[in-house]
Order: sequence, then C-alpha cells, then structure tokens
Amino acid sequence: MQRHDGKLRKIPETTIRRLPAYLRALTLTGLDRVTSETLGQASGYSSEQVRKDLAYFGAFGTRGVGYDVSMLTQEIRHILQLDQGVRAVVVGAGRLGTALVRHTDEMASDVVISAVVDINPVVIGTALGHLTVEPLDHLEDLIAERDIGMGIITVPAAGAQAVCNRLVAAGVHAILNFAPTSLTVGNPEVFVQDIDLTLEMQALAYFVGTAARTRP
Ligand SMILES: NC(=O)c1ccc[n+]([C@@H]2O[C@H](COP(=O)([O-])OP(=O)(O)OC[C@H]3O[C@@H](n4cnc5c(N)ncnc54)[C@H](O)[C@@H]3O)[C@@H](O)[C@H]2O)c1
Repeated sequence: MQRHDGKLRKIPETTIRRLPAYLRALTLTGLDRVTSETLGQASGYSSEQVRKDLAYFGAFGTRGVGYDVSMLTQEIRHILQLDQGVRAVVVGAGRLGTALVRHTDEMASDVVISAVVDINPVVIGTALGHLTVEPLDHLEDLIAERDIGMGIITVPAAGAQAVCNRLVAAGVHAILNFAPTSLTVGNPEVFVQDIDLTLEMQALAYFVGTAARTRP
C-alpha cells in the first residue's frame, strides 16, 4: 500500500484489497452478528484469512460470538475512507466511461463520480447520468473545486499517459486505469490500479486449456 497516512502504511495491500469483499458479504448476510467462518464463506476467503485481516485494525470480534455486523461494516467503511465521501473524475466519456458513470449512479456507489471530461466536442455538453460531460481543459479546476481524489482513465491507450500526468499534477491520489497500457507515475503517493480485461481473459485461457488437457 502506498498510502502515507501512518495508519494504513503497514497494512498489506492484499489485505486492503480483500476488505471490499468483506464489506459486500456483511451487507448481504442480513444478520446482526457473523462468525469469521460465515464471513469467510460469504466473501470467498478462509476464516483464518478473515481473522488475520481484521486483526490489523483492532479486535472487532468476540471469541465464540463473532463480529457485530453493524460495527464491523462501519469500521471497514472507515478504514477504506468510504465514510468520508470519495469523489472521482472519469476521463473519457466513450462506451466504457459512459457505462461506468451510469453503473455507479444506479448502484449508489460509495465512490461518487463527480465529474466526467472528454476532448470530443460532440460529446462535451451532453448529459451523462447526473452529470454533464465537460471539456478536458477543465480537468484541473474540476478536481480542485469538487475535491476529487480519484481519477478513472477510460481513454484510448495512446492518450492515457498524458491524462495520468495531468491527474497526478492536479493532486489525485488514486488512479483506476482501464486503458491497455502501463502507466508511469513519478509520485510514490499516487496509487495506480490497472484493469486490463484482455490480460485477465488471456490468463484464464490457460485454465480452459488445462481442463481440456486433463479431461478423461
Ligand atoms: N469498451 C470496453 O468494453 C472496454 C473494456 C476494457 C477496456 N477498455 C479500454 O477503455 C478505453 C476506452 O474504451 P472505449 O471503448 O470507451 O473507447 P471509446 O472510443 O468509446 O471512448 C473513448 C473516449 O475517450 C475520449 N478521449 C480520447 N482521448 C482523450 C483525452 N486525451 N482526454 C479525454 N478524453 C479523451 C474520446 O473522445 C472518447 O469519447 C480504451 O483504452 C479501451 O481499450 C474498453
């Protein structure tokens, strides 16, 4: 984890990445209390893993009784800083950018898309969900005015690095990059997550092949 606010620095990134799965599982249980076994089953991790991860943040559970769902939900939301209202800007209002804005609107997501920008004059000024697509030129002002901490890159690969540079210079701390290119970020306080569906599918192809090879 590349965050620099003391509390999170020592927590392994893998643990942070499992917390949203625990949060979703807690929401779905409909119970007042859950054991680490139940939470593990609902989130796809072992009960040992659940206990180990949650131990980083203090003792939320009671032996033999489990975790108070409401309290644990609150704590995880606090750890992930979701209770502080995380705002994001989508750069690139094409097919993917549009789908993301609409999806987060419908889901009433914890991360709120607060601005969407594009370079295409045909797209600029059109309504997208609760927003109006704004020109890329406004990026820095929008980030400052709307206190935006996250950038979501949905532009073609050729333009992604330049967009990334502008997001970093404007002060975002987290970037979700959908462009199929590896970005360089000079600032160690900025965390970048690449999401490349093609790479994921290529890796999965191995298992399809393996299953076919081992089939009797
Ligand atoms: N569509 C998908 O299902 C999908 C899935 C995974 C990844 N991706 C990746 O996401 C990115 C976007 O894909 P898409 O299908 O939405 O493309 P798209 O062509 O539909 O949309 C791209 C948008 O970005 C805008 N744009 C281009 N350069 C820009 C810049 N410098 N600043 C601001 N806006 C800019 C364009 O005007 C356009 O509106 C691509 O890198 C693509 O490879 C797309």
